Amino acid sequence: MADAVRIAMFGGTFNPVHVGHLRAAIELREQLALDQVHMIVNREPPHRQVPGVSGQDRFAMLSAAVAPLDGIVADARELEREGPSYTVDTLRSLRDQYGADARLMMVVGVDAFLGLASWRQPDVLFSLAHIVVIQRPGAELVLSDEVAALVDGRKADGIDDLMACTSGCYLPLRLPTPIELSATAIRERLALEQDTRYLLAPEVLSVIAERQLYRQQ
Ligand SMILES: Nc1ncnc2c1ncn2[C@@H]1O[C@H](COP(=O)(O)OP(=O)(O)OP(=O)(O)O)[C@@H](O)[C@H]1O
Ligand SMILES: O=C(O)c1ccc[n+]([C@@H]2O[C@H](COP(=O)([O-])O)[C@@H](O)[C@H]2O)c1
Repeated sequence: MADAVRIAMFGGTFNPVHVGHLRAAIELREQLALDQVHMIVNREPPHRQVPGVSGQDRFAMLSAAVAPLDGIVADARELEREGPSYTVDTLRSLRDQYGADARLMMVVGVDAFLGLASWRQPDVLFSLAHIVVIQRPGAELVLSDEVAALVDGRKADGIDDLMACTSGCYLPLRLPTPIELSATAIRERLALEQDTRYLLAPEVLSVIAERQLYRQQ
C-alpha cells in the first residue's frame, strides 16, 4: 500500500507573512516529509481585532511569497467563509478533502498554542488532526492547567510515532533555524518607513509597494 498523504495546515493572520513564517513552513515540510503545507490566511481572526489590512491583501502577499516554494500553497478557504475563521471548521474541510487515511497536522507556534483552551471546540481539533507546536524564540512552552489537560496522554514519541496514526497526538518540534521575528515588529518598521528587506520576501515587498499597504493616513 502506498504511504498515506501527509498534510499540514499552518494558519495565521499573516499581517504580513514574514521570513519567520516562511522558513518555518519550509523546514516543517522537510522535517515531517510533508506532501503539502497549506498556509491559510484567516478572514476574521477569532481571538483578536480585525486586522487593518484586508484578507485579500494579506492573501496576495502570502501567494506571492510561496509561489516559488515547492509543496507550500497559499490557501484561501477561510476567506471564502462568513464569520470568524475557526480552525475546527478549516480542519474539517481539509479532512474532507484528503480523506480519513491522511496524516493531517495543525501547526502552530508556541505563543498561539498556549491559548488553545480558549479556541472553539479544542477537544474536537484532536479528532481531526495532530497538533505540531513549533518553537519560537522568546516564547516558552509552559502549559496552563487547561492546555495540559487537553494534551494529557497525547504526546507523540517523535515523528515516526506521530505518523503512525491519522490524528490525535501532540508534538513539540524544534526547527533547525528559529527566527525571532513578529508581524508586529514588521508593521512598526513599515509605519516608521524603515527598511524591511531580508525580513520580508522580495515578492511581499513588491505587493506592499504595488498595493500601497501599511501607509500612514
Ligand atoms: N518567527 C516565528 N517563528 C515561528 N512561528 C511563528 C513565527 N511568527 C509567527 N509564528 C507562528 O505563525 C502563526 C501565525 O502567526 P501570525 O500571523 O500571528 O504572526 P505573528 O508574527 O505572531 O503576528 P503578530 O505580531 O501580528 O501577532 C502562529 O502559529 C505563530 O505562532
Ligand atoms: O479556532 C479558534 O478558535 C482559533 C482561536 C485563535 C487562533 N486560531 C487560529 O490560530 C492561528 C494562529 O493565529 P494568529 O492570530 O497567531 O495568526 C490562525 O490560523 C488562527 O485563525 C483559531
